[in-house]
Amino acid sequence: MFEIENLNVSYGQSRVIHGLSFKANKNETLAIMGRNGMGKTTLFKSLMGILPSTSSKAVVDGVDLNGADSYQRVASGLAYVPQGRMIFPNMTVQENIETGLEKSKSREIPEDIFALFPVLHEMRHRKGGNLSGGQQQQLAIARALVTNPKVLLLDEPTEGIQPSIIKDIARVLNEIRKMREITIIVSEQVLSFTMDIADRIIVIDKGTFIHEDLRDNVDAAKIKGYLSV
Ligand SMILES: Nc1ncnc2c1ncn2[C@@H]1O[C@H](COP(=O)(O)OP(=O)(O)OP(=O)(O)O)[C@@H](O)[C@H]1O
Repeated sequence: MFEIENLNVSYGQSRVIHGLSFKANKNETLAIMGRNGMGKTTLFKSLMGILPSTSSKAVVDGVDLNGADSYQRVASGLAYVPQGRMIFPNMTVQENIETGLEKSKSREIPEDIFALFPVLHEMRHRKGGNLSGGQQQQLAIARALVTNPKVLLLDEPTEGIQPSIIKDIARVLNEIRKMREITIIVSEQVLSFTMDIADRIIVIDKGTFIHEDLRDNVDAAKIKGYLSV
């Protein structure tokens, strides 16, 4: 269980995240949807301790994250796939994945990683920069998963990825949840993608949550309205 209460984030004097609260359960996928500039990246970076924030509660599986640095948050079970993937283009696929192990106890890439991403096994000796956008996204997810997270945060994983490959990313995320029973929180603008993976959809607007639906009774027209400029 991941629980955040009254989270605030500012850039200098300018507050961008306004008192957000949410809970996400084990084995639940939550999508946070919003237009460009609404605060999704700021939210995720603050959850990972990359940006300073204040909150009255930040707990993962009973462990209090308040004031914790990024590495402590990773050790407590958070993992992050940043927007734009941020893989290391001059390192091989295998080396990229191993960078995820730096702060973990194990030095070995868990076996289920290559079962989830056979293409990464095939390409393990290639440079990350030579992979397609979809393959780089898989690599960024694999790198995040090697720490055995309880909560996986993905910032706009479909950005810049072609529609046929978006389906593959959705399949992989559903498989990860089935295999590992973790919490997945994804920020997105593509509703067809979140409908394939999410149990619940929350809409963020100017750093505030303005709408929430369970997937099974999503008001698609309303959400699309919020997402259009
Ligand atoms: N380093 C920064 N300094 C000041 N303001 C920032 C900074 N980074 C982002 N902002 C502002 O914070 C707000 C939220 O931006 P953020 O990048 O979190 O939105 P987003 O929903 O992730 O959008 P996108 O999809 O474009 O990444 C925007 O108004 C943005 O201009």
